[in-house]
Amino acid sequence: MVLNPVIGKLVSKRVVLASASPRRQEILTNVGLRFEVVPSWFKETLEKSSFAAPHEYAIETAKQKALEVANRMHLKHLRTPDIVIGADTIVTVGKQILEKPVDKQDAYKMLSRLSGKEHSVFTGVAIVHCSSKDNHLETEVTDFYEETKVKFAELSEELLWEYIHSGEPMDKAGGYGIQALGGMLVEYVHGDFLNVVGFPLNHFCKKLAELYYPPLKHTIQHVKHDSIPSVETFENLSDGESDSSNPMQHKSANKLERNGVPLPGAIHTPVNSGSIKPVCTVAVENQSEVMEYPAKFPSKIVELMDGFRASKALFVASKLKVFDLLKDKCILKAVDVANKIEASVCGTERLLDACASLGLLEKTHQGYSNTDSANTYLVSDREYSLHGYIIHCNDRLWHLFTHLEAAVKEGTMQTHQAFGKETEDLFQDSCYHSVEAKQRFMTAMHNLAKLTARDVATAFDLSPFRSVCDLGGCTGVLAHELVQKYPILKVTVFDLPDVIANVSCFQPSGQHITPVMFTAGDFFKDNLPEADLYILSLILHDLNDEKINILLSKISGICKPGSALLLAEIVLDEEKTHPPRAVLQSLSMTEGKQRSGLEYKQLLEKYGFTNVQIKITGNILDAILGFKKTSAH
Ligand SMILES: Cc1cn([C@@H]2O[C@H](COP(=O)(O)OP(=O)(O)OP(=O)(O)O)[C@@H](O)[C@H]2O)c(=O)[nH]c1=O
Repeated sequence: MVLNPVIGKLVSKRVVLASASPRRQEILTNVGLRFEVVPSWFKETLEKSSFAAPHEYAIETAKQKALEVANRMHLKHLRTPDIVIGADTIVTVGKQILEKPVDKQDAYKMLSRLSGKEHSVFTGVAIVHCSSKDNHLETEVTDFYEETKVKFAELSEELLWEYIHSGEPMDKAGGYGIQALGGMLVEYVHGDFLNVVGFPLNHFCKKLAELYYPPLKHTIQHVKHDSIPSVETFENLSDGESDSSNPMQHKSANKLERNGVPLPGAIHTPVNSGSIKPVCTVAVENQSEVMEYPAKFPSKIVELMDGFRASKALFVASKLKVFDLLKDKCILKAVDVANKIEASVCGTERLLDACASLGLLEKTHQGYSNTDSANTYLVSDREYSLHGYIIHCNDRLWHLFTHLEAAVKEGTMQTHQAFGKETEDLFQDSCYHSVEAKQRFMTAMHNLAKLTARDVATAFDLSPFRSVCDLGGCTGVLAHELVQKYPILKVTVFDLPDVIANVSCFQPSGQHITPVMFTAGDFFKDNLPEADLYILSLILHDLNDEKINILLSKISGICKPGSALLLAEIVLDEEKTHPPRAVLQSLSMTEGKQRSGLEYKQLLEKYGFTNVQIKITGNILDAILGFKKTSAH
């Protein structure tokens, strides 16, 4: 997949989407981009007649939206993002530019203008790279636009008003949403569909590729030490694809090294007092034997080589509670952090710098502080804290993965080698060996579930169901999400007695919380509570075929026709190479396995579930729903 590395280029950067449009957020989230949303305050009031073409208006508006956010973030919070993305979508018909309707009458005018005709949708996009020099914001703007042609069918008055009364047109350029009800008005689309929805993803990725992988302009030449025409500069040794985090820096960077690795062909001549010039030198071995540097610098591979260091830096900083110390805008110098965590100053400083380089901490002359992301996800007592899970990664998974070679050779989980215990004991012993560890593991699972529950609960229309049983539902996060979305649902969480005994401290409080029931039991051995929808979230991938057979036969046996089973798992693509998170999890060699969409479908069908639907949510967990066959099947 060519586009992934391009999006991956932005992983370590603070990316801000300067847009309130939920569609733009969704499009970019769906491809794995991590970003903050800071809607722009720029009013879309540029004088349209001053632009030679409509796309110029859209580009300029997008640019102003992004620059307003970049400036505001820089000035108000003294936090400069690396990249701000702005966009503006307009519809043009004839010479007229249509933006969002101001009221229903306006929507009516727009839609009747579009009825039966072809129109153009332009989205202008601005990618603003920011840097801060002496507290002064420097920006470099890259912009582009995309045009898509859309033809509407003839719209009757009745249809028009029905559509307007649906409320859909009001926050959309041209007064329609092609991705929803508005799709029914459309006869054809020529061009990028997502451009109409609000963000031209394909063109955006191409732009990023241009910015981050500029074509090689020069060949790198072999060095031979004895025939050296000296050169003054390495400027002409353009590496074509520096991994500099900012393409602005890319232009002026001296190209002696890339990611700290000397470029092939670059040698450092020692400064020698008697020599003619202390210059860096390059030589051509033989003009006819000029060797081309490989087209792309292996940045992905270098990133992977360093990946374990980055993970461990995060784990250790979490374990030492660095992010707790720096929470809520607290700024501390390395020496103060070192004192508090009782560590060496030099070691602490290196750790803090590593965290800053990974985008987890902010470093200024005053000291170190948490980034927004660290405040939300790394401080241990935050609602969505991943702290517990990170400690689990450090204390358990890390050890397991140090035995990966043996795991691959033997095809078995290396629990015994890593912990001196057998697989069967892992859950009990590794996760629940002490009250504290039990609490931490449950907190970790609870907080992870909070990140995924909403997308699972809303993946399908579950309104036909009246009772739900979440098997292995732990602290009931998904259960609560379900009763919030469907208040009449009677939801039961069924889990091991050890788990149920500890769920009370995880329950939400408040008058309007619909209760969830908790029942203790073992789903392999005990009778299951009655329900017309059963849920298995993150269960099947850990079970071997025999256990799956016991569990699914049991569920299938008590499901009445029309009842259903909802699975929440990561769904692999059919090649089983994506998403990497699931593929890498497989390396633990648990007795279970990750499955593709087709495999989940076949599995459910094998146990009498039909009409299987799969929803890739864009979140960590996807959802699979199958209905128990009616007797007619
Ligand atoms: C044609 C069409 C447009 N849209 C939405 O129309 C808004 C355009 O307005 P904007 O001014 O570009 O953006 P905004 O919503 O005001 O957000 P902001 O970026 O903050 O200005 C964006 O939302 C788009 O998705 C759809 O959702 N579907 C469609 O078929």
